[in-house]
Amino acid sequence: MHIVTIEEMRELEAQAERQHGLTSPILMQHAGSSAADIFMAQLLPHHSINDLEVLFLIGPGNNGGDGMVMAEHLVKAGALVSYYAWKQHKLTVRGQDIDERHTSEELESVLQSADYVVDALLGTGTSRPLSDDMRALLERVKREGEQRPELRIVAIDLPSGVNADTGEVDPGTLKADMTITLACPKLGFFFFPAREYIGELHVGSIGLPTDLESHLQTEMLNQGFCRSYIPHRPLNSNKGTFGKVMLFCGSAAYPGSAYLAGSASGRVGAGLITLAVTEKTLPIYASSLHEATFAILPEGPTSELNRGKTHERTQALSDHLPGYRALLMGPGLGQSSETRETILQVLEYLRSEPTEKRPHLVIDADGLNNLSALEHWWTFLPEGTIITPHPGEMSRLCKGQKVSGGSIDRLALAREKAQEWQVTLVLKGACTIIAHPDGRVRLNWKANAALATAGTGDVLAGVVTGFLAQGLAPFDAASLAVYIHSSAGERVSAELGNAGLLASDLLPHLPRVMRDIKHNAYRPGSDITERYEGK
Ligand SMILES: NC(=O)C1=CN([C@@H]2O[C@H](COP(=O)(O)OP(=O)(O)OC[C@H]3O[C@@H](n4cnc5c(N)ncnc54)[C@H](OP(=O)(O)O)[C@@H]3O)[C@@H](O)[C@H]2O)[C@@H](O)CC1
Ligand SMILES: [K+]
Repeated sequence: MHIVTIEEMRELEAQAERQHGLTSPILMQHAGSSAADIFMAQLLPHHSINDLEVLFLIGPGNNGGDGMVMAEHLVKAGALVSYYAWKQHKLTVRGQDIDERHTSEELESVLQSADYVVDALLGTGTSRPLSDDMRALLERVKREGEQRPELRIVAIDLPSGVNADTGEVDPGTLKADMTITLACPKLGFFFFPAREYIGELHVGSIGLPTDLESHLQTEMLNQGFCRSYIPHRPLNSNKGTFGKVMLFCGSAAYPGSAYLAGSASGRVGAGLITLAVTEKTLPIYASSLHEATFAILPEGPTSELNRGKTHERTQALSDHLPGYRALLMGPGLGQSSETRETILQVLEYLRSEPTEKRPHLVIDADGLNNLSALEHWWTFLPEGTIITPHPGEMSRLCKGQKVSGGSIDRLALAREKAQEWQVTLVLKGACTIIAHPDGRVRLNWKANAALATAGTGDVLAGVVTGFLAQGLAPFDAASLAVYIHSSAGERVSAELGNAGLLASDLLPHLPRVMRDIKHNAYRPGSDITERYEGK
């Protein structure tokens, strides 16, 4: 599903009219009807539409128009609908216009008995900060919601006051429990602070022919996408069918990362996991990851005098690599000069091999930290490399440039750097960004504070590597991995809440999420990520 800026949305609407005769009123009929359908589909089973009290806040533009169409549909379905036209200060309660002199007290009374308030004040046409009286109206609804937590807020297209391009939010904006956005999710939703105001995200249809969207470069990860990329498992298969993964990760001080990454690769279906270890670290892994095989490397050099040992290590590792489809390098390796030397030698080996004969490469964590110490580090990478930095690692890769945790700046940065460095870039964070070297970008809607804990990055790196081993192209392997990983996180949080998750908790959920997505049985906790195209 594509994600749009305000300008792109306007262009889509203009094209719909030019090429297909879909005028604004026609689109609005679709929008309001689709929003009503989604709203009714989401009512809890004990909430019948009959006698449900819904107050619509109607703005002066097309967003208000969408609200009016939606309201008509709810009236027909049996809801008790009132609407307040903000600009005209006009209140209509269940079909009756209220005398201007009684508007305030009647509005107060309608609000106090409402089950739902629908925010159809402003959409993508917001051109200035919210006016004081609009803020006062929204503030009143907010206070009512604080007193009556059962009151639900539904935003049409976006919560009024959210900047759909940047994710900035007006101080008067009301947090929605559910946003029914129209045609396409808006770019600003994926960044903070807006992300916190959207609630459950649903995407309604305005009847645009999908071919109009084909030029758009930003996509949202969703189930439909993932279903089409989950590797097929033919009956007539063996472990070679699903690819071999080599992990050059972990050290005596950081053994957990190789365990987590290796297990994750296996849990998403890779055929064989091999850990590159030394005699010293072998016992740690042999006792924790029984299914893995091992490539035993010589210990690294202990001083400048026996530096030649680095070459021996690299040689031992590269001797093992033929036949492996994916290599993960970095997590837990540490940052000694010897490790850096080995990493560079492995990169040199990979660059010297024809693409079809060498494993695809994922670099994470200390792999990136070691590289970032070098000038023009990206020139050492083989073609098709995936890198998976968190904001701190990204900042080091960009030579200290500040990388924000969740603001819109990080999108432009990810896009620019994936092109400059010619890598598939997974910039982790709440709403992870996956950028292709050709300028395309995919964004993950799922943001989960429970995943902000040690080791979850190792699991993600292992999942990416596991999908690469199964033959997915780098951009698709990375995208699928981000979605599956965050969905597993969503499942764990459904049970544990948003704190206390351990990275290893994710592992058994990875195959379950894949199974359910494949069979269309996965129910995300916080959104319906397919566009609703009507019944
Ligand atoms: N076009 C289409 O075909 C389709 C559009 N669709 C729907 O329309 C929405 C976009 O519609 P839109 O462009 O009419 O803008 P919208 O957000 O309703 O508001 C504009 C009005 O608000 C006013 N205003 C602005 N800022 C203000 C402020 N701070 N405080 C107070 N007032 C403010 C502004 O006034 P002005 O700046 O002109 O003085 C103008 O009167 C979009 O989000 C979607 O819901 C879809 O259903 C599909 C078809
Ligand atoms: K709105």
